[in-house]
Amino acid sequence: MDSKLHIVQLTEANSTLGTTSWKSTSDSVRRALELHGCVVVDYDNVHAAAAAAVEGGVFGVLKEVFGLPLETKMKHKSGLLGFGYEGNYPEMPLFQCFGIEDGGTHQGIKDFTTLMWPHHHGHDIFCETIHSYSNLLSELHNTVMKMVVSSYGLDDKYYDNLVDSSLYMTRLIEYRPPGENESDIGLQSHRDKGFLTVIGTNEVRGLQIETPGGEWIDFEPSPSKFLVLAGEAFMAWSNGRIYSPLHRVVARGAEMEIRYSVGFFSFIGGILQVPEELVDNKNPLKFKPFNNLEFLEYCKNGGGPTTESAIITYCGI
Ligand SMILES: O=C(O)CCC(=O)C(=O)O
Ligand SMILES: [Fe+2]
Repeated sequence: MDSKLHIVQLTEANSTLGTTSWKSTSDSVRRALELHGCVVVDYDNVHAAAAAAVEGGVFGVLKEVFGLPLETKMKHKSGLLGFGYEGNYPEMPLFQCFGIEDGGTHQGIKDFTTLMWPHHHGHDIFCETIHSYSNLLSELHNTVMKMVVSSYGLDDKYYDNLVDSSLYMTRLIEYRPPGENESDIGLQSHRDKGFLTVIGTNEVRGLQIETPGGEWIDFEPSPSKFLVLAGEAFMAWSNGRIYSPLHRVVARGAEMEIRYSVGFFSFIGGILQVPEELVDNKNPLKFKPFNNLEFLEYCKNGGGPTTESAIITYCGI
């Protein structure tokens, strides 16, 4: 097994539908998601410059929001698993996060900042910085989704339907370094329960992804590199072609700095079913139609195994 994550360079040219390099780029993104369930995207200079411009600011403003008093942070609530404020878990004390619904939109971030900084009617620098970074992640999310649909030879309407029915979450995460005698677990190993996740981080290592063969591989952070991960809903939609990997965050011995990450997550609303083009005699239907948000609720209530694919228990045939 290849012990490196698959890296794809995305440029303006190869990530635009209809260009000569679109097909080969889409195929390599799709292949990486089938083999590893993830792909590292290295954005070209144009995007990297945009990323770098906001990157310096992003992780600075994150420090501010996580530094707010606990009672302020706890005002951010949601009934959905992983949305809302989370932290102070005895089994992973280093971790805290805010899951912001519609965090790719200006309004979503604006509402969040108004809640966190009510006396200042929000926090404009925070709002603009997080919104532009989230936008970058969302653009990348849509490009990858379009590439996979296209690489399977499916009509664009599948992409349009997925995008139109998606519920999006931007998750801001902080991992502080462990104290003496404290566990080094930042985030316990899990598979994402949505469709597709895009993660950007500061330059502190710690994110690891497990290959289907059971080997843990480090994601090497850099301002122009983003990790795209397939969730279990994507695996089911693709009739099991796309893999959804276990991943975790471990505070590594030498890295005693705070690790920040921003994740952009999609969940599909309504009923999700395998496109009929992905089912034939050689590939019989493996998943019943399902509701991604009900699957999330099922996982929240402890349903399904944690290391095996919960989606197989939930709606596998
Ligand atoms: O912080 C990271 O890099 C990973 C976060 C993650 O896996 C998640 O929030 O589901
Ligand atoms: Fe995850």
